[in-house]
Amino acid sequence: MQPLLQIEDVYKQYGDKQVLDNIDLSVRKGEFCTVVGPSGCGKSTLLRLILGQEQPTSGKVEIAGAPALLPDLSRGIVYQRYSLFPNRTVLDNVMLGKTLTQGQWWNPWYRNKAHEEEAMAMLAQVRLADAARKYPHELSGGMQQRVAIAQALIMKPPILLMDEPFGALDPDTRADLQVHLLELWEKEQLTVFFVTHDMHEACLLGTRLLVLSQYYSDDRGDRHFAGRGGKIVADHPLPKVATSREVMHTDAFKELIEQVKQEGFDPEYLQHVKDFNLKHPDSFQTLLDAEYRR
Ligand SMILES: Nc1ncnc2c1ncn2[C@@H]1O[C@H](COP(=O)(O)OP(=O)(O)OP(=O)(O)O)[C@@H](O)[C@H]1O
Repeated sequence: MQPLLQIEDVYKQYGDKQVLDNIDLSVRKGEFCTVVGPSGCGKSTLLRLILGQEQPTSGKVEIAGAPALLPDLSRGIVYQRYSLFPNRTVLDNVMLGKTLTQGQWWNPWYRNKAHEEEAMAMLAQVRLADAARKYPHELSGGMQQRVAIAQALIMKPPILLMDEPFGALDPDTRADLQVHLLELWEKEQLTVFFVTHDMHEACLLGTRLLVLSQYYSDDRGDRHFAGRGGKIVADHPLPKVATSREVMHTDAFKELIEQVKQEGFDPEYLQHVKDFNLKHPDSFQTLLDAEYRR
């Protein structure tokens, strides 16, 4: 089966600064990829490349075999906040993507019964049917994020990108939305690419945990990581047994978090590029000669 997302030999530089360094990734339909890594390792940059908002300096990013040249309906995105229009009702916000594809974005009176029904069904999915006529400022942060998820999902994107979507929420709301997202993922068979700073969240939600880091060694230069771009230093398949948070209390879960902290976040623990912890069956690496040698 062709991968839904294929990233090969991707480098990204801003001026002199190398941000991503030879990223290889193959993602199949239905995977829930979570991405963690130290600040500045390039998580959001990688997300923007997948979205097609930016292009790699070299290498390729493909969605179902086609280059990701621009954002389009094959990817939906949910940000940490600010994705809702304050002057539109919740219902209108959820319908917005449909309205835009009809070229009616300029028309506040535009109504399409079928879209409205779809949006109401989507709001019911995120348990917000009662809030359809409210405006974003009348909702809590958690409710606003559920509207943002509904807004993205109504377009049925083959890939849902999420950039720290629960980062601004209080712990209880966050826990509630984590379980809710897992339920939606299971029910709608979503393919998700989820960036987070929270390792517990990453290990809980993902079927696959990617650790992106600038802390590694290779044979370019002197084993110092300073100035290096982020690489996928670990790729863990994760078992998904239930849509609940019970798993977080197991020893295996706690051990995984300790392992990820070491392999991705500890500058003293420099894995060699050849020894990256790439356990996922779809993981692969295209190493340059200088990176390959030991
Ligand atoms: N448009 C840009 N122009 C120049 N440098 C950029 C640009 N976007 C990102 N960078 C730099 O690239 C590096 C990676 O940024 P990015 O936001 O992708 O990292 P991140 O892993 O998401 O960080 P954080 O965890 O802090 O959100 C940073 O050093 C950042 O300053």
